[in-house]
Amino acid sequence: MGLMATAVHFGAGNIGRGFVAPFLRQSGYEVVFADVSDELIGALQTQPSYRVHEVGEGGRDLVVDGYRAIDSREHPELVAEEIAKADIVTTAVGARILQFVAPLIVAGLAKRAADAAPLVVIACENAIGGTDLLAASVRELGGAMDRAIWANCAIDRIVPEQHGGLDVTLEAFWEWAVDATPFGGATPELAGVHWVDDLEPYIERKLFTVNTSHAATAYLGYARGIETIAEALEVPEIAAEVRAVLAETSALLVAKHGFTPEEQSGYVETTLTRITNPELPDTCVRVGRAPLRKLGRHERFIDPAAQLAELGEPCWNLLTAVGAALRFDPDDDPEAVELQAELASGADPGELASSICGIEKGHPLHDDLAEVFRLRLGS
Ligand SMILES: NC(=O)c1ccc[n+]([C@@H]2O[C@H](COP(=O)([O-])OP(=O)(O)OC[C@H]3O[C@@H](n4cnc5c(N)ncnc54)[C@H](O)[C@@H]3O)[C@@H](O)[C@H]2O)c1
Ligand SMILES: O=P(O)(O)OC[C@@H](O)[C@@H](O)[C@H](O)[C@H](O)CO
Repeated sequence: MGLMATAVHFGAGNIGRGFVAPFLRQSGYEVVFADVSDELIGALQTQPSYRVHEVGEGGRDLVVDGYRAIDSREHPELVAEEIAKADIVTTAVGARILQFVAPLIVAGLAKRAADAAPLVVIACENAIGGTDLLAASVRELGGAMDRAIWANCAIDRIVPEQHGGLDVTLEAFWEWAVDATPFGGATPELAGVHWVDDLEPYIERKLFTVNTSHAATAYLGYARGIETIAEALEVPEIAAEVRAVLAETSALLVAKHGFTPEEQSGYVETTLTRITNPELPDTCVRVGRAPLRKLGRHERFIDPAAQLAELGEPCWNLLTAVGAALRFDPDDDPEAVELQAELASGADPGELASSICGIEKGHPLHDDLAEVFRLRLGS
């Protein structure tokens, strides 16, 4: 470590500024933000601090300072130089963006002194194996993999859309579970982190409870022209449908990971309270964003549905939520536009189940999923 430990953080958006950066600062790191938004980078370069306002029980107001910022589109070479000297790299850019961050990490690792301590890399995305995805892209580009330690994580904190400026309002609740196993017993000091030896139960419980119910509410609400998640869950039919979806994923989580039914039901109730927090209005459009990613094979609907189908268990309510997702069409969401174009392309329902959701013919979910696409195309 140099005089002051340095963290390079990709993505100065809501989770980056509101969650990751404050914990990195608390852990004693200087934070170097890298982002492609010139507006955000300009603001971070001119404003020496911003505020984080936590809403809910135990919520505090923090001031975040001690950062620098680099426009990674304009100055990738400067980001690589920072990575060469850094102790840790984190990301919060979106799982599908990790492939574009990878070349900068490759360049940074190449410039790293041979005797430098390995760089710690943690991708803080909503994805199973987010850091593995980043590592795969770095490996594909010939990156010096042995100069870094790659750790997956599960990150949970609701940060709704913000309305200009750098300040962030978010919920007081958070959970950040990071895989300890790549560190061989020598995990770094990282405030806010819960180090775990088996990450799968944490990431699956989080993604298949919080994100599945969140997304189901968003798509069912959007289909009825409702703006916020809290308003959507006030509609009795939507609330009942979301609870039915949660009953399916809860059955899987209890059977697979050994959570007791009481534990899981407590987790479900906490989740429903969190996503309807009246002090933190969140929109169906934000929560439903990037529907093609959300309909992916290892994501919040299809992964649990596929696992349930493989066990011969029902997943009709997850499929109902998928049906609602297929109607998500905000003009300013590029993935929603792409989704609607794919649905209009003339491909048959079975092909769409495989091209959009990664479920091939012969999989026990395939025919029911194809039926969901058929119903959408027929309407
Ligand atoms: N907001 C939440 O409640 C929440 C909670 C947990 C996890 N997450 C996850 O965190 C990640 C970020 O979500 P968010 O809500 O902060 O989104 P966001 O849109 O607010 O922030 C993403 C940031 O990444 C930047 N970016 C895009 N491409 C980039 C690139 N190539 N290099 C560097 N920066 C780039 C964008 O300009 C933006 O500032 C996502 O994976 C999301 O699923 C979000
Ligand atoms: O970030 P996404 O697009 O994967 O999902 C939208 C929301 O469900 C998500 O951001 C939650 O607010 C968050 O995952 C809570 O921890």
